[in-house]
Amino acid sequence: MTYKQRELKKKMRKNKDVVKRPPADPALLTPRPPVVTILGHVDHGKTTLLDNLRKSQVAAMEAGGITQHIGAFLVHLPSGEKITFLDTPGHAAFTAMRARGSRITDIVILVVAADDGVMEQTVESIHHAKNAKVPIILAINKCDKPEADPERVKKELLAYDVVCEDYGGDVQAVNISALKGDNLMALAEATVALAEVLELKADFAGLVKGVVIESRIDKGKGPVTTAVIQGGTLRKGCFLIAGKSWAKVRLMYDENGQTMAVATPGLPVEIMGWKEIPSAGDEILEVESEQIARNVVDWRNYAEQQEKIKQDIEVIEAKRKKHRDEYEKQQEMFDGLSWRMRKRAQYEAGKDVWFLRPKEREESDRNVLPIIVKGDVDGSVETLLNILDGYNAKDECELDILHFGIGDINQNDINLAEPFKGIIYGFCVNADSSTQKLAAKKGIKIKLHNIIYKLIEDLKEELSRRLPLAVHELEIGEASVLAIFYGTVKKNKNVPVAGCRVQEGQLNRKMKFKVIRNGDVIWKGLSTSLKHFKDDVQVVKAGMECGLSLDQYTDIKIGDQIICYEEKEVKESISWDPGF
Ligand SMILES: Nc1nc2c(ncn2[C@@H]2O[C@H](COP(=O)(O)OP(=O)(O)OP(=O)(O)O)[C@@H](O)[C@H]2O)c(=O)[nH]1
Repeated sequence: MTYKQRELKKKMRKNKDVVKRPPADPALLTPRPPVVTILGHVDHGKTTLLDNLRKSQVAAMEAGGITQHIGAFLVHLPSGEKITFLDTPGHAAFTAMRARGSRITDIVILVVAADDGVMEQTVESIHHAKNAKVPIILAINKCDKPEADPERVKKELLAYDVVCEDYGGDVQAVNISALKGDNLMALAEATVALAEVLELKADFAGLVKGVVIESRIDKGKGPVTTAVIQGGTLRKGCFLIAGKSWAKVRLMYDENGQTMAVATPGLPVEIMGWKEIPSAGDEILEVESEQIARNVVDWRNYAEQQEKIKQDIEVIEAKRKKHRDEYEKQQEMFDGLSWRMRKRAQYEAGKDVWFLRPKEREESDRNVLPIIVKGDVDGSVETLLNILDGYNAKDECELDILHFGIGDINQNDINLAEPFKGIIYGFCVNADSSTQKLAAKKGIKIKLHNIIYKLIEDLKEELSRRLPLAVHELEIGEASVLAIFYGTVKKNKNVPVAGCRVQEGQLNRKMKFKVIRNGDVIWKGLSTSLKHFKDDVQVVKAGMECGLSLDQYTDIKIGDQIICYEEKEVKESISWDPGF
């Protein structure tokens, strides 16, 4: 390990994430209900099937309760068995969960309409199930229709390696009518039978483990999630972690809005008590105390930020490399040319960023931006300094790095910056309140950033701010000289007065003027008088004639063009392009 790596390691925070428990002793496992997802082609009856299964429960309970959609619900069979159905819209939820590595579904019920047969999304559903290694039960739906042909469905499925029992395979097929509710109990029994074969078991003791199925903000309850418990027994008061949120479980509900005292593996449960809403697919883990929960969330936020910084640095490094490669390629092209030719070629290539804009400046108005750079780790300071190494606009404003280092910004940094009126840049570091106060008192700017390119943007802005304002000429009128005559202007006798016609815009006495002859500007300055006939006027508009005399300029000739213009000061931007 290099010195740098050792230093970096020292500065990394200790990992405080939850450590997952090892799998429990198989002897301690207890059977649990299966978790089922219904998949199938559009309009083949998934929603109708789920609705009917759910309704069967309300009737069975005779509770008259309103079943709400919470993302999952439980079906109780007369035999006492239970099945958990996920009812978040099929494929999307299934793939989202899988993408996040949560394997929650034990069994897929594949719905195929008997009057339509195997369709595109039927095949897609088969692939999803097979990829996830989840066994299938076939529900041949719409069997109430006269044109229903369940045998055709089974035959078509052979082509996709879904072999029903009648054909010598192990896929159970049940003919149903989701609409009429026919044979739904047989479907449920087939599910329970498969669950028995799969020997679905879990450890009911120990810390809770589960998966977020859905989450939402409820007006009354705040952030709530529907979860399926996979291990342990959830009780009020448990501390849970999911994603970057934690909860002290306040209340638990089932899909009928009834409070639950405990939730055991395989059961869906709505959990109240989250500080923020976790995302669907997030793994839920129980921890022993609120302090541990807070530490874990804190750590996960920190780890995520570190990962973002790492990615940022990678992106920036890649962009800088590309930039440099392009520059080197361009330089190769210019090899063998004299500097004049090279400069010209560079101008033509429009790449004015790699050489300095010639700007003549007095030594006295040397532009300098003194800075101090502080970063959280060696790597980030090094990256920043590498970028600053490429600073190539020092003719416009010099960049003076007074000091750089690792760690929070402190009073020493302020004291160091003060005599230079420097700016202190911090990357992923802080400045405590006394440092901030001292900086404010001494008029030193502290700039804290967590994203490198934002810090560089900020620096570019500060550099640009130090550039003198550029003067832009805004043309407001144009006139041509038709005659020259002589008169008295402001007590001076025999002053040449240009008799002009205004062709465009207007001439304004208070603005500036320039004289153009044969395409060249031969004079610039102010006017001493502007007359329309005998009257002194402020403005003469297009189409009108006027007499104009210019301050200290006597060489005006017929045919000259007069331009009246306004000078505007505009802010300039530094020409440095760090390459990202
Ligand atoms: N005759 C008959 N019609 C059914 C049956 N099951 C569903 N339908 C009808 O088929 C249509 C589509 O049913 P849905 O349950 O919405 O189908 P789905 O698969 O959920 O459709 P998507 O949500 O669009 O993917 C509806 O008009 C249902 O009434 C059935 O068993 N028999």
